[in-house]
Amino acid sequence: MMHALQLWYQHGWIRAIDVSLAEQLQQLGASESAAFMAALTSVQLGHGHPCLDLNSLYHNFERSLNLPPEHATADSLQVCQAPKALLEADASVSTLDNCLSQLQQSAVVNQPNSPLVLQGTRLYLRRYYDYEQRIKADLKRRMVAQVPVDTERLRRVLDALFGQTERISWQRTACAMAMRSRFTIVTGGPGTGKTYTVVRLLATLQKLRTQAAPLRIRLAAPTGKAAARMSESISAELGNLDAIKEVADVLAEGLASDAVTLHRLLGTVPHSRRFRHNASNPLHADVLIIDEASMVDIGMLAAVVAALPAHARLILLGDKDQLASVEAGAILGQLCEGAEQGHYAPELIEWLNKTSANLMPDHTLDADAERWPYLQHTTMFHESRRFDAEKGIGKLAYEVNQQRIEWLQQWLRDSQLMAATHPEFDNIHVLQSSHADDANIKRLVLDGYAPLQQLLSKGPNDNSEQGVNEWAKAILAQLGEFQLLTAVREGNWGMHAFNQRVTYWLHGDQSQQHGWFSGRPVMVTHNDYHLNLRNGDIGVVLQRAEGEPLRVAFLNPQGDVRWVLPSRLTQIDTAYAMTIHKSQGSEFNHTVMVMPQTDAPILTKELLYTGITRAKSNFTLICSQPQLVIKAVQRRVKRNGGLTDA
Ligand SMILES: Nc1ncnc2c1ncn2[C@@H]1O[C@H](COP(=O)(O)OP(=O)(O)OP(=O)(O)O)[C@@H](O)[C@H]1O
Repeated sequence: MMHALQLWYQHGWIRAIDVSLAEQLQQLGASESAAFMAALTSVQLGHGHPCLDLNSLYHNFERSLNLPPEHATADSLQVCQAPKALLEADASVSTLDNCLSQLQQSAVVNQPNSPLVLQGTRLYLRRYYDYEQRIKADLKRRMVAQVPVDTERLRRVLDALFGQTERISWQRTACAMAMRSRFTIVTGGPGTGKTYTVVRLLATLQKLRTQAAPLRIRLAAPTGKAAARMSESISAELGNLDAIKEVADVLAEGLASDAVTLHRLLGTVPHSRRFRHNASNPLHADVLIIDEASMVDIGMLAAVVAALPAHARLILLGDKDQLASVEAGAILGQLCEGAEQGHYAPELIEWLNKTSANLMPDHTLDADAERWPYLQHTTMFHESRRFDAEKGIGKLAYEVNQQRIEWLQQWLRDSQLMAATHPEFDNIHVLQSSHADDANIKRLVLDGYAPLQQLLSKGPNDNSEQGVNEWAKAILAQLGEFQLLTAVREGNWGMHAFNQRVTYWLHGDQSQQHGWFSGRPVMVTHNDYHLNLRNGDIGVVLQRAEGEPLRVAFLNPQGDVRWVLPSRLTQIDTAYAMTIHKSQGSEFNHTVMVMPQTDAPILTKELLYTGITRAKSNFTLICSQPQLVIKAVQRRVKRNGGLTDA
C-alpha cells in the first residue's frame, strides 16, 4: 500500500503531503492499512472534504475518491493500482466492517490526542474533527441562547421598514427571525435582496437593543473582492434608508466603517495559522455579518467562532447553491440543506406570525422540525429583484439549479432562434465550436476586450499622479465588464490555454516573449501578507509614463490605486480568463463561460450555476459538446462532513 501511494504521488494522482502523512503515522506505530486510510483522508481534504466517508468509499471507490484523477495519463493507469483493487487485496480492509474494526483497534485512532478520529463511518484528521466540533458546539450555544424580544415593538419597527405587503415578505421574516437568537442565516441567489435585508436587519437590532451604547457591528467576507462589494452595496442601501432617517442614523452609529476580509478581521500572524483575535483575545463586536459565506471554509469558520464573543450575534449571508470553498468544508450548503421547504417548528411559526404582517405559509411547517436545527434560524429568498426567473440569465440559472434538463436541451439546441424570436432570451447565448481557436470565439473575445484596449491605448488624460491613477481606476473598472471563465485550469479549453490565446490575439508575438507587458490583467493566486494582497485580487500592468518601469495597479479596499513592482509579485496568473472557482464573489457585465471538451467530475451543476450567476447583463456559453453541459447539470457536488449530525 505504501508503495502504491508512492506511485500515485509520482504520477501526480495525489500530493506529497498525503504520502508523508501516511509515512509519519507508520513511524508512530500505525499499521500499513491504517496509514493508508489516513493518506486517503488527506487526499479527500485536498478535494475539499473535511473527512473520509468510509461508507461512500466502500459504496463507490472511484467516484468518492476521484482516483484515478481525470488528468491521469495512460502510462500512470498502467503502473498505478486503483484504490478498489488495493483495498480488496488486503483482508484487513477488504470490506467496510473489516476496515472499521482495523481502525478501531489502531493506536493512532480515537486515542487522547491521536492524529485520527473515527466517528461512525467518518475518518477525520484530528484538526478537522476539532474544527467541526468547535463550530457545532458554538452554533448550538448561539442558537439556544434565545433573546427576549418585545414582539409588539418588533412588529412596529418592521412595519416601518417593510410596510404592508399582500404576500408574506421573506425579507421581513429574516429580520424577525434574527432577533430571536445569536445565529442567523440568510440565503438566496443573486439579487434576492440579502443586502437590502441585512441593512434593515441591523437597523432593527439597533432599534430594539437593550444596551445604551450602539451595537458594535462588523462586516466581513472571505475575499477582498467580496468585502469590497459588500461595502459598496451596504453603503448604497444605507443611502436608500434615508427615507427612514431615524433608522439610518441609529444604524450608522455602530457600524464599523468598511467590510474587511475575514483574515484582516481576525488579524493574521505572519508564518502561522494562528490569528491575533481568538478565544483569549476576542473581537470587539456585538454583531458579525459574513457575506459570501458559501466560500468560508471550515478552518476559517472555526477561527471566527472562537474569536467571536459569546454574547455576539453571527449572521451568515450567501447563496447556498453556489460552489463551496476551495478549502475543506461546504458549510453554507450543509447548514441550509432543506431550506427551500422551511421545515419550521410550530412554535417558531406561531412566533413569526406574531411579528409578521401576513401568516406564514402552511408548507413551511414541519412537526418534525428538531431534525432541522439550523433551519430554525434560516430564511431562504427565492425571488430575484435583479433577474426575472422567466427571462434570460435568471431563467438559465433557475433551470440549471433545478437540474431541469428539457428546457436546457432546447436552449442548447436553439439558443440563436430563441434569442432572435424572444427578446427575453437575447442576453443568453451558446457559441458551439469544436476548436478553441475558432474565428467566432476570437471575434467574441476581441469585441469584448475592445473597450479595454481603447482605454489602454488612449493613456491617461494628463500625466499628473491623479491623472494616471484615474486612468488605472478606469481600466480596473473596465475589467469588470467582460470576463472569460473556464471550468478547468489545464488543457486546450482550460484557463491557462485561454489566457495564452487571448494574450496572443490582443498583444501578438511580443507578449509571448515578455511575460510582463502593459495591459496585462493579473490575478493574485495566494495571500501575500507583506504586500497586503489577497488571493483573488485583480491588478493590471501599466506603464505610468514614457521610460518608467512597468508597475501593477491594484485597488485598495478604500478604492484608491496602489502600485506594485512586478518583480515583487511571485504568485500570479494572467486574468483574461479565470476559473469559475476563482470568480466566486465577483460579477461581470458580460460573462463568457467555457466548457471543456471532455467530461470530468469537477463539472457539476454547482459549478455551472456559479458561472452563470456571475453575469450581470449578458451570458455566453462556449461549448463543443452540449451533452457535456447536460451531464454536468445532472451531477451534484457532494461534500462529506458531520456538521449537521445530531
Ligand atoms: N423589498 C425590496 N424592495 C425594493 N427593492 C428591493 C427590495 N429587495 C431588494 N431590492 C433591491 O434589489 C436589488 C438587489 O438586492 P440586493 O443587492 O440586496 O441583493 P443580494 O441578494 O444582496 O444580491 P447579491 O447576492 O448579488 O449581492 C437592490 O437594488 C435592492 O435595493
